Amino acid sequence: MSFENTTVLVVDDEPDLRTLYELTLLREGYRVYTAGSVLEARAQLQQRRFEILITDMRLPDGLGMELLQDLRSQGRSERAIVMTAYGSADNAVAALREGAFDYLTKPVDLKQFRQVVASASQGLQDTPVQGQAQTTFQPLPAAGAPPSGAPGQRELIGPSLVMQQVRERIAKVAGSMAPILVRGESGTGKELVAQSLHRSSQRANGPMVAVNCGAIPENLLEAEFFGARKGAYTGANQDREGYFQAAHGGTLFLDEIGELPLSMQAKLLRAIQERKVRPLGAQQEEAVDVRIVSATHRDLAADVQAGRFRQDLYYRLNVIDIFIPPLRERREDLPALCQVLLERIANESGQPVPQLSAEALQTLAGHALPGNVRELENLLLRSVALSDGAFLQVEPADAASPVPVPARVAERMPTYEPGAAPPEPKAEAAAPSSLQRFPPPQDLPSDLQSWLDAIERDILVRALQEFGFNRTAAANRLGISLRQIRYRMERLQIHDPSDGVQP
Ligand SMILES: Nc1ncnc2c1ncn2[C@@H]1O[C@H](COP(=O)(O)OP(=O)(O)OP(=O)(O)O)[C@@H](O)[C@H]1O
Repeated sequence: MSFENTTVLVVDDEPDLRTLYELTLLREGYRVYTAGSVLEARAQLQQRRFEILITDMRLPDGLGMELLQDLRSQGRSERAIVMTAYGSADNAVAALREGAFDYLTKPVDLKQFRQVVASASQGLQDTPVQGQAQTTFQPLPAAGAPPSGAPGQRELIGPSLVMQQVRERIAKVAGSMAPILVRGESGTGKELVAQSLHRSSQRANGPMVAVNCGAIPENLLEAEFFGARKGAYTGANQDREGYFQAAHGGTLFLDEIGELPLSMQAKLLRAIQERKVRPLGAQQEEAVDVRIVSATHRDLAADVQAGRFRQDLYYRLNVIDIFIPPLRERREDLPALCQVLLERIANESGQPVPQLSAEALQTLAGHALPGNVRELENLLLRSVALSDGAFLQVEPADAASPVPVPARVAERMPTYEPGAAPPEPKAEAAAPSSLQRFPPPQDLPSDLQSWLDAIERDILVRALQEFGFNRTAAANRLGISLRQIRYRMERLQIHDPSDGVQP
């Protein structure tokens, strides 16, 4: 890699150290400028732009942090690396929060120094820069990456304000090394956020390793995370690398971080602080360069209070926080999400994209969907699989407990009340309630049988769900015989969930 065009300003008040950093960088090919104080650094910054600013935290006339604040307030694009005293975790975290690209602890290890500066100089032209929030989110595709829509390249969909803010935050923080904690209920898209962060960072061409911390047996955790030497334990027939080594140069996504046992939390903290890991059975530590993104559906702050999660690790992982609200609090995202998920399903099965009727969308909007986008995805998948062609029907698992639609969402939806009991038919009109749920289409249906089947299926499923799939009770409620309901269920492919097949 050539660093010829990368200009670096090194700020340190100790002449010997300044020279050491300068020589190290010159040998790598950078163009290096130096300053010994905040004042001198400001003068240099006024004269020209740099690609990278490396500053000591304590300077004779102030703090390196002030330079970071200058960069931020002036909207400058220099990537800042701060050198902090060993053990001052607070300073490192504060610097990252202030927008520093990365930090180094003193005494500075020169190998790590070169690595961190090289990492800061990667992709300088393409990536979002610190302190400059992008208003639109455009993930940068990795070289040789699969086309958009492929599993590795899924985008975070949702026009709601909160999702716009999530995308803006990703664009703003992706370019730094600051650890990020993604919070949200299960299925809200935390892994997707981690993927977007990785793709939008200058590490996009490096690996992204996703680990579910809750799925690894406790006795294997250390070897899985840090690797193991041949013979380190029974069955270790060869050297094997851990997640940290596999993610070197890229992003390590630690999902369900709250599930890590306390003993492993201590080891993880050390690896993050030292940027070194020691494989099981090895004498030497290995330097690793990974960006940590973690995720949890738990209230980690409460876990810290309860002594289940180490405060120092929480502090380290949670330098930047991204929260994804549950789907029920952003139902305006439903139409766009349904569209994208149906396109995905259609792509995978090679079928044309199925359409969701306004009524079906309303039904979805009226239910809590506690499993969030993953539940929506499964629901649509099932609907497509069971659809008999005319139009898609959806039956959320919580159909018996619809939730009210918030006013702001209801305003944008047709007036049909989702999940509500159909209005009582007026005596003179004697219209069957199903027709209020499925109002006759404006145009005559092109396939009457399918249209009627869909109505019948909807009524049967609702009746069955109301009585916990007790066929006799549902048949009684609908005024038909047990034999008739069995026949209709078979014809319309309605299955009792306790038989293992969802309706
Ligand atoms: N905003 C979104 N746009 C498009 N797809 C989404 C969105 N949010 C979630 N998904 C999809 O929903 C599914 C679940 O998302 P993901 O695995 O990222 O959730 P999660 O919060 O990490 O879940 P868990 O906590 O259970 O691991 C995935 O298929 C993902 O692609």
